[in-house]
Amino acid sequence: MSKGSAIPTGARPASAQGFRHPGGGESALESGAKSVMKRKHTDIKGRLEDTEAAIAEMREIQAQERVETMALKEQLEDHKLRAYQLETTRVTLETQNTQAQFELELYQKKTSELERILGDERMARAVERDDASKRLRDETDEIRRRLRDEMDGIIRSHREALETMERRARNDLEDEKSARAREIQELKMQAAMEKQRMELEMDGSGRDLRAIKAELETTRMELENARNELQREKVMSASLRDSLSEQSGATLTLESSSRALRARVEVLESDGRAQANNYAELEEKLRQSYEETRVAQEKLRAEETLRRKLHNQVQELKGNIRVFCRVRPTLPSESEMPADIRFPNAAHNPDVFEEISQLVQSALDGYNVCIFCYGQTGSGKTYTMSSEDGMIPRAVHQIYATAKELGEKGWSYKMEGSFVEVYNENINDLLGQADDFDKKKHEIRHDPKELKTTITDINTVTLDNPAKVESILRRASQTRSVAATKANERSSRSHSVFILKLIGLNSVTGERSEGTLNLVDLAGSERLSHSQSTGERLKETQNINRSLSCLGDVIAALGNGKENSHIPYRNSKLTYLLQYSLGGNSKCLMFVMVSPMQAHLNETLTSLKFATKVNNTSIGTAKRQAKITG
Ligand SMILES: Nc1ncnc2c1ncn2[C@@H]1O[C@H](COP(=O)(O)OP(=O)(O)OP(=O)(O)O)[C@@H](O)[C@H]1O
Repeated sequence: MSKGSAIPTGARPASAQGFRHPGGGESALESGAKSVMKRKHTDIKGRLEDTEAAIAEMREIQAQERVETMALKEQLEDHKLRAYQLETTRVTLETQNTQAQFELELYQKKTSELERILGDERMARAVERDDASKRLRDETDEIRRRLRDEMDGIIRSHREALETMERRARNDLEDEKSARAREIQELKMQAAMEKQRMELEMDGSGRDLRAIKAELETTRMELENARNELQREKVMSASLRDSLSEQSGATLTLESSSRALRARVEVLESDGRAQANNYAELEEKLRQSYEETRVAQEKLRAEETLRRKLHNQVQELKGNIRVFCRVRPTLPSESEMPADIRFPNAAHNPDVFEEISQLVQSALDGYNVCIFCYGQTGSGKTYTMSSEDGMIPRAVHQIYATAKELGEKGWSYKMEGSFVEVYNENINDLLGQADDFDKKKHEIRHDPKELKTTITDINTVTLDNPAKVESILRRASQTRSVAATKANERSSRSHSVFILKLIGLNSVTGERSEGTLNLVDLAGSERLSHSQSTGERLKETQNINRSLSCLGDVIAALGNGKENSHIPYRNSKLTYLLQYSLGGNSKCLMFVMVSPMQAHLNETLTSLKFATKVNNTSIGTAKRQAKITG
């Protein structure tokens, strides 16, 4: 393809058509000539003066025009500079957009990672805390129970031992006391008897008295020993009491270890509280991440709005109607020589699509877009539009991918496709039944308020997955080939229009956009001689010629640029159908397809002339069909 190799001729400046007075009147030359003519032949001086005056006027006009040309050139330079600046801004914004998207993804990843860690951590801590508290409770209970049992056992055994010892000591003491009392009683009795006897004998012998005293002394000493024994028993009882108090000390130690355990429980509980604080911190971080994500999303949405505006400005600066020329390669079946014209190398469909992808984006942004393929039969129109990797499937796939990306910015899209042909000024539904062709009447209805066009009784397919477009193209081609058996080769004798309606709604901003993408494969443009055709064939020929020249007329009338001037949309079905997709509210691109063959040279020249006519047209600024709903 020769990208942008359309031939711009440019409007022929008024100045080139003869020098005229700015007000319109006759030219300086003409008026000069007339004054010269009025002079007598002999008035050579007068005639010379008139001629010089006319020449001076011409020079003045030329100087004015030079100034105007300079001003126009400066304007052109300004526009170019503005386009370059906008393109730079668009690239910067796209970079920022990508950066913001990347950051958003990063935040989302971080957020989900933090959420996951927090969840895991929470679960692990909860399990750990539960386990620890349960273990601690069990341990404390067990220790308490064991200590209580031990203490009870010790106290019981000590009490028993003490009681036994006391009882034994008391008994021993009692026995001892009564034994000693008995002994003392006996000794007292013996002493009394002895005293009696000694008193009796005292008179007799002083020696016997001393002996009795010594015996008394012995008895008193034995009494003293018994008292000492009693004292020892008391000491023993005291030592028993000491051991009892020792046991109480052990009990106290156990109680203090119980207190230490309780303190550990408290430490664990305060650990739990610290963990709860950590959770709160993590939750705060999570909340901050959410907030950052929300801010990033808002920024992204604002940038998307700006991107739409700038994208449209760039498209407008490129021109709302553009023409590209595509030269198909020589086919293996073609044995003739190719024409002796040097065309650039044939482009492939992906390269061609690159040229229109920006306009597909405009349709998503809410503008009406028309893409035509014009050219003689066999020049590659259907190949460009409907082949497996042609513009229709590529446009639908791009729309899907972009709509998905726009989903992040709050946009959701509904896509509806229909496919019709215009044959002999009749509309046929390519997604309907071939039997209905040329019988069923389909009417075109316009809604001037909403600027919407509908066709009655046609099938519309909701394109809810990108694969559907292939089945639509297959169905249309089958329907056409069934219909073709009844008439001539249908595809070259009719125009086909693939209509894709794109309705977008932004759930966040409430913005709504509605754009239509029309992909038109025109009937073969070869000059058909009326003289050689008769009957049906003649009618077909007339209709094709008329509708193609009508398309050219509509574009030329639009290019006239006069407000409210008549545009002959109604002169053909095709232009009537595309009324709202041509003109001020739309963007238009025309591929002019040409064959490289020598035999097709005349047709190629005719096609290139048509391309020139369209290329010299400029359509007014497009208005986006977008509105805010409640
Ligand atoms: N760029 C290209 N590369 C390879 N083959 C091509 C190319 N363009 C066209 N062809 C081949 O040329 C032949 C004619 O092309 P196509 O049917 O698209 O022409 P057309 O203009 O649509 O004709 P018609 O008006 O009859 O529908 C086809 O076999 C097609 O595969």
